[in-house]
Amino acid sequence: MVTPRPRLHSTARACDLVTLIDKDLPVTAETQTRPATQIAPVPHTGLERNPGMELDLDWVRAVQANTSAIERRAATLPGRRSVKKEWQAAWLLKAITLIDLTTLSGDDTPGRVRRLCAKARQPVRADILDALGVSGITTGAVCVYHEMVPTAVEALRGSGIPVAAVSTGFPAGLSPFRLRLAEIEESVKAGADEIDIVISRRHVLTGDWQALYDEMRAFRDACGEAHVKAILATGELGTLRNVARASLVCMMAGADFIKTSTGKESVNATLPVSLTMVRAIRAYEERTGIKVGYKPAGGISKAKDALLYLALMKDELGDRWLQPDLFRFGASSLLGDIERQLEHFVTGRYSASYRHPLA
Ligand SMILES: O=C[C@H](O)COP(=O)(O)O
Repeated sequence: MVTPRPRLHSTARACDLVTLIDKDLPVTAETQTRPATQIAPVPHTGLERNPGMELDLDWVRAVQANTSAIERRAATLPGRRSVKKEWQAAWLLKAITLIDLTTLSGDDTPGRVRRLCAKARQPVRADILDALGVSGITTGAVCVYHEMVPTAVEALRGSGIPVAAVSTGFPAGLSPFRLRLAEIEESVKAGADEIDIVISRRHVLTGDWQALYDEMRAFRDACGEAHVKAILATGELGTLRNVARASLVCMMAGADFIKTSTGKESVNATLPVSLTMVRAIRAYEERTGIKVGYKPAGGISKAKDALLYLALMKDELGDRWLQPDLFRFGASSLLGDIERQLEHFVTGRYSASYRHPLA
């Protein structure tokens, strides 16, 4: 089938787009000095890691969450910012650089993971990128199960794209503790740069903050140089207060990122949960000076949802949290919809989803 070359809208000159990315979204010294069309992710290693701190139980127990106020605020978010046209295209390109492109299926194969990695290297069809005048973008990372780590490492070699492995008995986290530690070590040995651990929900549900802290500490230690994301599985934590306290304890124990969900719970990333977690990140930074990253994950599949999350980060934590070392989307299908929206921006037409395969 012959694909017609997209026509550029008259309002969307490539240089405008890049200016919009740079103006409306943060840039680092590195991206500012680069040719404008070479927008690439900031390496995840630049940031000072969260060393953690002693468990401060008084602080943990003092944390409250006003559920109705948080829900009210979350309900206003969709109406607060309307990003259209060039601005929307620029934000969507930015969103791509923040995706942990994920496959976590029982039927994953090396072939599927290689195709996903090719998509991570070239996340948007070349004809669309050409029309936008943008090149050099990749996703933030590729996220897979342990068995797929060597394939992903090989397929991404030389790209600078990190490999993230879900670990510690993902998604339930109920395998023997020593095996959960060994799983982390194996994934790091296999070349994973980032480890997404799952916490024991029971420690939160029973208020055993010491046990949660000790578990998280041990996971972080097992990660060594690999960055650790703590998956709270917020849909299983019962209350927003539990979400806030669990976020804080994981940060105290040295989590580099806190992440909402595995994608396998019946309720995954939501805006109220996200508000709760990003405010915990803000409180932790105010107290310690340390920036911890945020990863909403599970069920984020539409470009418009991605825009909402970016606006939330900009409003609540500021532009610094719009870089891949501090923000990621955990998503298996979001990229396809973003590419489709970008094609619509360029051509004025929507194409069928099957024309934007991920793997
Ligand atoms: O961590 C990533 C999630 O498992 C992805 O969830 P999703 O398949 O709903 O996008």
